[in-house]
Formats: sequence, C-alpha cells, structure tokens
Amino acid sequence: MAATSEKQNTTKPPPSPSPLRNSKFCQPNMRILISGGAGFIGSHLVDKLMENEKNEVVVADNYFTGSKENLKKWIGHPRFELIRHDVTEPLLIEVDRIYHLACPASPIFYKYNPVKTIKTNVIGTLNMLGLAKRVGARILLTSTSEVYGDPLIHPQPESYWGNVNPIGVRSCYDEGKRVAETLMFDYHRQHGIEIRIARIFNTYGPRMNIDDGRVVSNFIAQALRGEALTVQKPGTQTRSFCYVSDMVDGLIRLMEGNDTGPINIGNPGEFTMVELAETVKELINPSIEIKMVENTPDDPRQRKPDISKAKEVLGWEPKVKLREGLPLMEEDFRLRLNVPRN
Ligand SMILES: O=c1ccn([C@@H]2O[C@H](COP(=O)(O)OP(=O)(O)O[C@H]3OC[C@@H](O)[C@H](O)[C@H]3O)[C@@H](O)[C@H]2O)c(=O)[nH]1
Repeated sequence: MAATSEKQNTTKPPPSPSPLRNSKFCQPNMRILISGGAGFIGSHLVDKLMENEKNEVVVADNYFTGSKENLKKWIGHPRFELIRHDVTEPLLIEVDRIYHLACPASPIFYKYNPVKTIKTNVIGTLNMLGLAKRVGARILLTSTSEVYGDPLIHPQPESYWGNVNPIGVRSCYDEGKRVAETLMFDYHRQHGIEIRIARIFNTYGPRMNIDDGRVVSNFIAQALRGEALTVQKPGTQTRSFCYVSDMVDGLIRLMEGNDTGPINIGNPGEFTMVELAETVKELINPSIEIKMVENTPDDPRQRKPDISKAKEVLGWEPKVKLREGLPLMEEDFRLRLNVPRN
C-alpha cells in the first residue's frame, strides 16, 4: 500500500497553490519568492522581476550579508514585500516560484560561521523544498562553481563531479551546496517537485558589499582608496568573472525554461589574479602598487565555465566583458566610498 501511494506521488502533478490559479475569470499575478533577495545578486534579480507588472515579488532575508538599502526603491511598492526571515526556519506563504539564493557567498563570510553556513545550505534548502512541495511552486537553487572544488578538468562542464576537500575550511560552502543539489534532485525524483539548478561562477557588479572580501570588490575599493592591490599568492590562479546583469538574465531563463539543470552560468573569459589586478590598476588608478600576500587553504587554482549547455538549452551567453563591467562597478563604489572622479 505504502509503495503504491509513493508511486502515485511521483506521477501526480504538484498541487496548484490556490484554486484562483485555475480560474477563468481571475488572472492572478505570478507570486515569486526570493530567499536572499536583499543581497547582491538577489536585489538585481528583484529589480528585473519587478519590471514585469504581472509579477509580485516577496523577499525573505536575514540581512547577514544583504541589506534593505539594496531594495530601498521597492519598499512600499504594492507588488513588493520584504520579510526578515532566516531560511533555517520554515516559511509558510503561497508562491508560484522560489528563487533560493540565501547563503553568504564570499569566502570570508561563509567561513566566519561555518556551522551556520552548512545549516543554511542544508536546512535552508530543505525548508524551501518543503514550501515548494506544499504549494506546488517551481524552485531554483543557486548552486556554485565551488561544487567543482579545485577542478582537475578545465574548463568545467556540468558533467564533471568535482575535486572537493570534504573536511576543509571551504567545505561548509562547497559540500553544503553539493548536499543542496542532492536534496533538490531527491525532492524532484521522490515528490515530483519542479526544480532548476544554476551553478553560478564568480559574479561582480554594483551593490557588492564594499568589504565583501571577494577579489573584484577588494581591488576596486583598494584602487579608489589609493591602497595597494592585494594579490593572494601565487597570483597565477584563474577566475572567470560574470557581470551581474548577465547573471540575472541567465537565472530567469533557467527558471522559465524546461531544463532542470544543473547549468553553469558564468562568463568564460578567464584571467589570472595578477591580470585582474593589472586591469583594475590601468582602468582605475595607474599609480597604485600591486603586492603579493598570503593565500587561504584550498583556494582553487583554476576556474572557467564550459557554457555549451547554457548556450544550447537557454540560448544564453554573457554580453558584458570585464573591461566594460569594471567601470560600471567603479561608478557605484565611487558613490558609496565618496571618492568623486577628479
Ligand atoms: O584580495 C583578494 C581577494 C581574493 N583574491 C584571490 O582571488 C580569487 C577569487 O577569490 P574570491 O574570494 O573573489 O572568490 P572565490 O573564487 O574564492 O569564491 C567564489 O566562488 C564562486 C562563488 O560561488 C562564490 O561567490 C565564492 O565562493 C582567489 O584565488 C583569491 O585567492 C586575491 O588575490 N586578493
């Protein structure tokens, strides 16, 4: 008997959040939850989704790394709602879509309280999946390129299983996101939940926290303050940087497309950290120094997305080159650091 009802569960379409969704006479808006919507990528996603008048956007954020400041233009808007909420606690609301972004993403912040980071990834994702199951919502998880660890295959396709240290200082994040991906697929297979998984590669743009600790924000803030750019050794390690508007475009395409993923969303332009420092120096402050400093354990030596799948399945590829995106971020940092252009 139990086996039969379990089998039925996998074939049954997920429940509709409300009878109104199927009504001929009422055309309700699409209600979208964004966990972590007050953060850097989340707030840009809010801006884009709010452009569509058929969308109602609900943000749940605990403000650990996000801030109300990022959403100030929407506070009070009739189609927008902001809830102070930590995803490690259950949330009961009716929504059609869930973008599950909540988790500190900068290594400094996710390593600050690793137990909390893993709880956010595991219990937070369970709670969001529980909500998706109850109300029949489609859920997108923002996973990470860190699931590939220190990759031995380059560039990284989605089929690569990764090279991750399970007991290292980064594992609260990379193993946490790997478990989150597992949970997504288990809920999909076991309960028929509609899932989407994006593997986000390094992303930059306006609204990154000034003291976020990640490399692009560090270098821009240092260049504007006239401080030396701190390249962590050896400086030959590579990353590929995606501008935030391209990232948001990729996430929305993935959510509204038909493929579960995982799909890499990132810019394949690859730079060493020395090259990045030289570019920031040239564009923002040619008189500053570049200094080599100690690195942290398990820093991946190379990272570049293979985006063939995103191109084929989503018709997506990034448009903004690093040399175009850096000045846009510089403008925002100048305003916030109060360093006007001479
Ligand atoms: O001041 C700095 C900061 C960082 N770095 C180097 O820059 C590289 C990138 O470091 P970041 O801290 O920006 O980001 P990481 O690539 O380590 O992690 C990121 O990966 C992808 C996302 O999921 C996350 O946002 C984040 O975890 C590293 O090699 C690091 O050693 C510097 O050279 N100088």
